Amino acid sequence: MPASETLPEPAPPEEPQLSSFIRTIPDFPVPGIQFRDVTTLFQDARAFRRAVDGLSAPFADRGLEVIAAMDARGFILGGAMAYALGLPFVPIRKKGKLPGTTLMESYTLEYGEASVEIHEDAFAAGARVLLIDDLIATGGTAIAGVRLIERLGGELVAAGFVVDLPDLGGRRKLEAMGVETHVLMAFDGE
Ligand SMILES: O=P(O)(O)OC[C@H]1O[C@H](OP(=O)(O)OP(=O)(O)O)[C@H](O)[C@@H]1O
Ligand SMILES: Nc1ncnc2[nH]cnc12
Repeated sequence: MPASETLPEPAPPEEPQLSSFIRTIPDFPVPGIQFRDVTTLFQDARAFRRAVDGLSAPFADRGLEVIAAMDARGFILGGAMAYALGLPFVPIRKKGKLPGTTLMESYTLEYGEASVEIHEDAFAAGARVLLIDDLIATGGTAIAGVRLIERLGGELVAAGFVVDLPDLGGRRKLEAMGVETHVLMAFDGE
């Protein structure tokens, strides 16, 4: 072989399925719940990057102006996406945490009730907003987020989640409301 010729790059090792990074914990936080834990995905740098890139990919040319995300695990993904896409980040926080004037929505979820808030000046009316959370189950949390964005006059472009639990029907509810919904993986059996 001439000195200038180089050997082909070895094929990169196959990446494991992203879903293999999600840990399932039975009976948390209450008996009967199969808790799908995304922290084990965040702990792996490549899996975390794949999740952030996978959630961002459909929106390259969609004219997004704001990333809004749900307290608390949605912040980890939404913050990374806002940084990567060069967009402002808006937190939708659990009640009582935001210091400014807020709008509030209350909802029920698989294991309790909660209220979330957004700053009333989080973005200008008409802003094109993407809503992000780690997981959609009953949809209560995401629908509360959608309502807050709409009450502020935002134009909701879509909602994105790493995990969908289809048996709990949240994604169907969001789509029935006309919300374009993206998920990276689904787990049956909830
Ligand atoms: O579709 P739903 O039935 O509303 O459930 C989904 C929500 O539940 C989890 O958050 P949780 O309320 O446990 O709060 P945390 O992120 O503060 O732990 C999850 O991170 C979603 O936000
Ligand atoms: N089963 C579940 N696992 C993780 N987060 C959740 N949020 C609501 N239900 C959940």
